Amino acid sequence: MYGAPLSGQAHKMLLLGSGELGKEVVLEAQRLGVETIAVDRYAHAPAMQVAHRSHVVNMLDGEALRRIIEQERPDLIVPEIEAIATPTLVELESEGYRVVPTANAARLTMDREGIRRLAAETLGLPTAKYAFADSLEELRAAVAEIGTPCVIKPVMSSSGKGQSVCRTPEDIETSWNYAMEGGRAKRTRVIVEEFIKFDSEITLLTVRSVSGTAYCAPIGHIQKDGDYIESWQPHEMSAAQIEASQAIAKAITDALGGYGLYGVELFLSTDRVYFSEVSPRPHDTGMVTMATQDLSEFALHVRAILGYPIPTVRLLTPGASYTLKADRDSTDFRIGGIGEALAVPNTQVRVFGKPETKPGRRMAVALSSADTTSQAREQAKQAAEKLHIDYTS
Ligand SMILES: Nc1ncnc2c1ncn2[C@@H]1O[C@H](COP(=O)(O)OP(=O)(O)OP(=O)(O)O)[C@@H](O)[C@H]1O
Ligand SMILES: NCC(=O)N[C@@H]1O[C@H](COP(=O)([O-])[O-])[C@@H](O)[C@H]1O
Ligand SMILES: [Mg+2]
Repeated sequence: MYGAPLSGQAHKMLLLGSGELGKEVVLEAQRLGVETIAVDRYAHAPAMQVAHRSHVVNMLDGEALRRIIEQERPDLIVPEIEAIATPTLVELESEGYRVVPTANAARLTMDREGIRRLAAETLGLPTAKYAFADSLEELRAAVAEIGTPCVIKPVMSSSGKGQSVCRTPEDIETSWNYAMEGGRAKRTRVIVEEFIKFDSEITLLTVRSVSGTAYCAPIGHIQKDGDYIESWQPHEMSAAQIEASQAIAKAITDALGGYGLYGVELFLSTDRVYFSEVSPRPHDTGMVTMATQDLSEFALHVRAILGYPIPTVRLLTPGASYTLKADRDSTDFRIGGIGEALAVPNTQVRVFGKPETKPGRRMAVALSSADTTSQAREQAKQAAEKLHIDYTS
């Protein structure tokens, strides 16, 4: 039970991170009458444009983060990105604030080391072989141990930033320098992972709520330079692959706990399922659920964290998503081709409203449904290819 937004009895949700995923979370929360506050490192972020109010703050600065939270006194703190001062979230939780799904889940997943050690060493889940390094010298030793090709990533980064494939020992220095530029926080640690030659990769959206744990139909996706460009649902899998995937998802989400939607990333080969990583929040590849499910991943997250039941999750139709990315820096641009994209049957477009383009920055997505995933993929791609960014400067 709660009062109207902006009244003394409102239920207040504060988002830490206000990108395209947070924007949809805010919209879903508002459908249930929740007051929403969006926070990010820059002004006019997508979720800020739809929230009741917003704050611009460096979320890696624990003191600054605490000030905003103590000022707002939200009922729910909802991390939307990894790069947050998570030790402060752990403290706030111990003082009685509710962090979604738990402060510990946010702390462990902000850092690839935390989540990888939990998955592989504590839970014994199958993962690529891995090692960590804090300097170029240590990286050389780690690559020698793991072998080439391998994947090198900053321990704190997302959407493929700072990530590269190291094919021969000659690549090590380039990979190191790239990781140093791409990490979100000023930390030098990197993870070296065995390169898995998977047949396909999926996100298994897994929602923990008062109704128990439920799984969405698997989402297949294609990544380029460590970032997603295309996803579809359902991804065709054998019964054994589904069973193994759900078992991994159950183990990792039970260990992280709380209520909310998780995106469990898995690599599939004919005879193995590998755990890759997990987001304790809606996943970018899961935007497809806005076209395929009765409750999107955003609606599921909001229901779960508000403590409401989720009796069923229904896939209504096969569908696909395809992203529009910028290719240079600009604050003076227009997005066109929306009409042409919407002329593709059974297609929707989400324009995120980000105020600035950057090379590789995701600016919009096309969503399509169809009788088959392959048809939906064709439509979404066709629609996304109609979209274009025209730069004035
Ligand atoms: N060990 C690996 N072997 C083969 N491919 C990999 C490996 N690790 C990562 N990749 C590829 O790179 C993609 C991005 O990697 P990962 O999910 O670790 O990065 P990320 O920066 O956390 O991305 P996001 O935040 O978008 O989930 C994976 O989805 C996969 O396609
Ligand atoms: N893979 C994680 C992911 O997709 N996160 C989404 O991207 C935003 C950051 O975008 P930006 O880097 O363009 O500001 C985040 O706020 C979140 O919505
Ligand atoms: Mg990932």
